[in-house]
Amino acid sequence: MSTSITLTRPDDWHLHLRDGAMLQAVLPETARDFARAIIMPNLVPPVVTGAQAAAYRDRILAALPEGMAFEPLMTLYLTENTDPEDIAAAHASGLVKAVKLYPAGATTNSASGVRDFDKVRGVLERMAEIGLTLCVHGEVTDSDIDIFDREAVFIDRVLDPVRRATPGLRVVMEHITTKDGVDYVRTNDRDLGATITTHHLIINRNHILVGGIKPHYYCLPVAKRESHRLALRAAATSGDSRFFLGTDSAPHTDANKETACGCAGCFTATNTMPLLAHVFEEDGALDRLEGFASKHGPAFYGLPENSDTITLAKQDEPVAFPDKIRTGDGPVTVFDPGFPVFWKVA
Ligand SMILES: NC(=O)N[C@@H](CC(=O)O)C(=O)O
Ligand SMILES: [Zn+2]
Ligand SMILES: [Zn+2]
Repeated sequence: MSTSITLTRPDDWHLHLRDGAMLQAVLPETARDFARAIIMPNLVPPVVTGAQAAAYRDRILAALPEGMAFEPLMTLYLTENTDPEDIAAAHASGLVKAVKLYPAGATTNSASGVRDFDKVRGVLERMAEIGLTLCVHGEVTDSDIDIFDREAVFIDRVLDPVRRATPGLRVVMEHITTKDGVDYVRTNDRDLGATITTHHLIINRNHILVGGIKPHYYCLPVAKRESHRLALRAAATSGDSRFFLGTDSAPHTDANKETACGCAGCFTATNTMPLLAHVFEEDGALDRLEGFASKHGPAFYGLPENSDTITLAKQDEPVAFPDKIRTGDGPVTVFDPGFPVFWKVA
């Protein structure tokens, strides 16, 4: 028996492409299946100004193999010194589609992020005026807050107050990992959406910790207990247009993952669409995959849907995905869902 589904070509609304040799190696993994992606600005140093975003965009396009099409949707990294006028100009020129808020110290390369939210009030107000989206890494960083509670506490202490103080600000809660995140999005009908990653639909915290520590399942926000994973599954497969795909595919070399202090990030660019077909089929929602991966994101960002399609075909035998991709910086392990997958992109 063989089944296949054809979807509007998907986009990835949260992606790390890095730079240099890593960019060169990981870009084709995304461009093969996806037309566009929101490109995260957490390089070293971060992409803070419009000029830096334009230069990064050029490096991405230069790394794209001949014959592949891909449109990077650029973002700026919000700092306490960000100039509202630079952001407005980068948005007006069409270069920048979002601004990314990292609480200082929350995740990979977030040291230049925001400590004092009052210092970015002017920028956020300007963004609300011009309709520029704020993408948020939603975790508090206080050492007294348990890492598994950091998303829920962020919603109460930071996100909700910021949104109330800045009416009209469009916000995407990036890579939500909790039922609290799902519920917060559902209680707000305008100006708020959330991305959900592929891996958070598949793993819970047991996958990271039971039977030996699995560094390739460690990412931030860290996967939570099973009830939260089920809430994410329900949201992603519900057809609710406030939830859309942001893989957060975040390559780190094996040397940087498999070490005493391993980097956070799962690399899912290579097999995301087959994994999502598996997940949506399992939940009886294959007909809703197109909304999640190809339609809700463009609608939120006010961009057209892609005009071409991809086809996912179910095979009789499990599909063998590469377990690693080679990069100039060393191997990067591809996310292993831990179960056989029968779908592949035709
Ligand atoms: N998600 C991760 O675990 N890591 C991301 C940063 C981020 O998205 O928070 C990275 O850049 O490696
Ligand atoms: Zn993040
Ligand atoms: Zn990310």
